[in-house]
Amino acid sequence: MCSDRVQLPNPHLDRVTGNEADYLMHLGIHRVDWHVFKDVKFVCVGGTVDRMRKLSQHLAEKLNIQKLDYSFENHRYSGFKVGPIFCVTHGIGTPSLSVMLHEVFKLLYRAGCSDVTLIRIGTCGGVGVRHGTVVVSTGAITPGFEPFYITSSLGEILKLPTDADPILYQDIVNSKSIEDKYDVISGLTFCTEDFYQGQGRFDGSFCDYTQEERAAFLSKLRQMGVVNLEMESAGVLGMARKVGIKAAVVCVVLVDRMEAELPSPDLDIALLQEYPITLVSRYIVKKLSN
Ligand SMILES: O=P(O)(O)O[C@H]1O[C@H](CO)[C@@H](O)[C@H]1O
Ligand SMILES: O=c1cc[nH]c(=O)[nH]1
Repeated sequence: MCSDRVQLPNPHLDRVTGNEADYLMHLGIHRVDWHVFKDVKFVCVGGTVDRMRKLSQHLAEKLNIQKLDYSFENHRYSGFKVGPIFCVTHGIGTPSLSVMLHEVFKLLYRAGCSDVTLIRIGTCGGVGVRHGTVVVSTGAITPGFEPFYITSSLGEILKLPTDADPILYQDIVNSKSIEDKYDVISGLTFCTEDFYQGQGRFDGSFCDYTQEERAAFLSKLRQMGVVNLEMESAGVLGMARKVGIKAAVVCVVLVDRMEAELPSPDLDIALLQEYPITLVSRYIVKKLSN
């Protein structure tokens, strides 16, 4: 057996039988289709179906692939497989992400995949970082200001470390071309469970802090080396690390949170979302051609 074949740290998995073993409930993928995924080398995830569809189309063009191997759009998640790349949506936040990732990791394991890399391609708020900048995370910090993905097991808090693979994130940063119209930086990401109070916004349905407290929060993040805010990085990095898969998080900044709450209405958000798509696709195409 290949040494980096996907192995899962769950001693119970191989004795599970019946529907639990045969059906990936939220992806809607049955055992008969698992073999289609055996060549997967990259799993790319992101919040929206539109972004994941565009990514798969961009990769198909770059790899000269005429047709998707597999796709689904169900009431929970959507996925598109193009050659050795599987692009899947995760919705908003780590609870939604984690359900999808458990099932994708099981799919990779059941299909017998090896050498798999997971990359989140997302949007984020900047902390002193301008809109349009692409941020490659060096790790994730969560509420409590610690570098852990905080989840639970049997009602107890479970903390999974969230540092990113340094070779992987540096390789992605180095994939920038001089023709790109955007900057690429690396730094820590603050991953929240909420878009409003969790990220220090004043425009949620309730708010318990003053302007001074909010400013102190953002400067504290900045002093810790945090350059952006989003809602899934810790889950991506923590869960991937737990199952021994390399992972990276690459997000484009929509708004500098030191300056505003929401992106400017005249900003072309669709265009900005193409930036991490082109950067990560270039990295993937290069890796696949090695
Ligand atoms: O654009 P996506 O990938 O969804 O990422 C960001 O956008 C959502 C909030 O608007 C959160 O999911 C956050 O992490
Ligand atoms: O400010 C932002 C922008 C996108 N996603 C977030 O989570 N926060």
